[in-house]
Amino acid sequence: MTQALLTLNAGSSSLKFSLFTLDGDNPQRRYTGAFDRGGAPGEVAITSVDDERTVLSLETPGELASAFAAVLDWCESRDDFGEIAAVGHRVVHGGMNHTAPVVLSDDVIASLAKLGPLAPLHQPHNLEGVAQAQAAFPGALQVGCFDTAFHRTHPFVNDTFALPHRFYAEGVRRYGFHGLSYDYVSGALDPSVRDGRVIIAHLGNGASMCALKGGKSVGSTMGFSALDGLPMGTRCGQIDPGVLLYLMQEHSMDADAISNLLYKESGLKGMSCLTNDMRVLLASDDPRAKEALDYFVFRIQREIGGMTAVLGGLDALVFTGGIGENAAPIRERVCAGFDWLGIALDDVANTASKPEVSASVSSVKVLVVPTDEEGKIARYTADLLSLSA
Ligand SMILES: Nc1ncnc2c1ncn2[C@@H]1O[C@H](COP(=O)(O)OP(=O)(O)O)[C@@H](O)[C@H]1O
Ligand SMILES: CC(=O)OP(=O)(O)O
Ligand SMILES: [Mg+2]
Repeated sequence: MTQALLTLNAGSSSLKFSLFTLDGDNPQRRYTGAFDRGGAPGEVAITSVDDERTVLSLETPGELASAFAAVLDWCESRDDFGEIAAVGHRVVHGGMNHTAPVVLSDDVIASLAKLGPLAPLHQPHNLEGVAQAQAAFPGALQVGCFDTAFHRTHPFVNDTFALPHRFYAEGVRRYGFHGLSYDYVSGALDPSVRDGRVIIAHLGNGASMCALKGGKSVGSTMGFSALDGLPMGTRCGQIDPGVLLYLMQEHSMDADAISNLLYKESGLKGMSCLTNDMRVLLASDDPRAKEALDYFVFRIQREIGGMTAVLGGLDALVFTGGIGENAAPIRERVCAGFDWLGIALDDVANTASKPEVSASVSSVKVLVVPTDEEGKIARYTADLLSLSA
């Protein structure tokens, strides 16, 4: 029987997985599944390429560890695909040294665990997935694919903070994240677009933007951690470090309390006092929901302005991620601020979330590209599997 390959992508609020069979070196997708803590916290929903649906119940609703266990049990129970030869994991933080996917040896895993405090909403979950997959499939190759790797082409000025040099040497740098998404989306662009000056906005529960020149990342709104840049579902995005000093001095908040505030209680949820779900915020007439959306759009526009300056102009603006792909009103509001740059949307195409949403007169192409981090992970994992054979 053909071999199979599993990909696990644990984000801040969800687990997405895909199951592929290997046709030679080529992964063919057979199943996709998702657990969404905010949507249906007690289940993993699975869909086959033939549109058969299965729902798995979690032993502990809301817990990613339980979602991993349900997915791995389901894989073990199936007899319609061959042995799992490899598991490809999204690992959010690869630190200074990982510029490409790697086989996850015990030493590599131990070094990645040390990066946990830099991505507390992701790295521990990612490594939990690795541990469970090793236990379930001890003979399978475990591969780590990093969000940070795509950004290692940043020039120094986009990689550094203005701190004493010793901190840069120690690794206090702007790493950038969502790299698997940028890698996939930039690869899906027509070469005539990809070779130009491009901004990709990955707007999901976590949100960031990437400036690309000739298909390479030259800047990212996320930095040392996945907190910086745009406001997100529950994360604050850019903040004056003076606010952190104030919270410590005036509110006696320690590192754990500040971390909880900035990662889990801020962003769209904190500002709206309502939810981090964009669908609910767009439908709400609550003034705080409106303020949260105003701020979200404003920060995206500021970053587009800054990145356009760094790129020396703009040829294409690409939206991806759950919000970028689906929320037409957000795309419309973002683009409305850029008449001066020659951006013009085609309203009908935008409302329908077509692949190209700019009008023919627009001097900047505006595109919607659904991301596929799992497809990218599968490709890299299959490559390392064939090298190891
Ligand atoms: N049809 C839609 N309209 C507006 N927002 C949407 C729609 N579908 C999903 N979203 C938003 O996408 C976000 C989740 O994005 P996603 O990329 O799946 O998240 P994650 O960062 O967990 O991978 C949520 O804010 C959700 O409300
Ligand atoms: C890095 C990050 O924020 O990822 P996600 O959007 O999947 O939470
Ligand atoms: Mg995601």
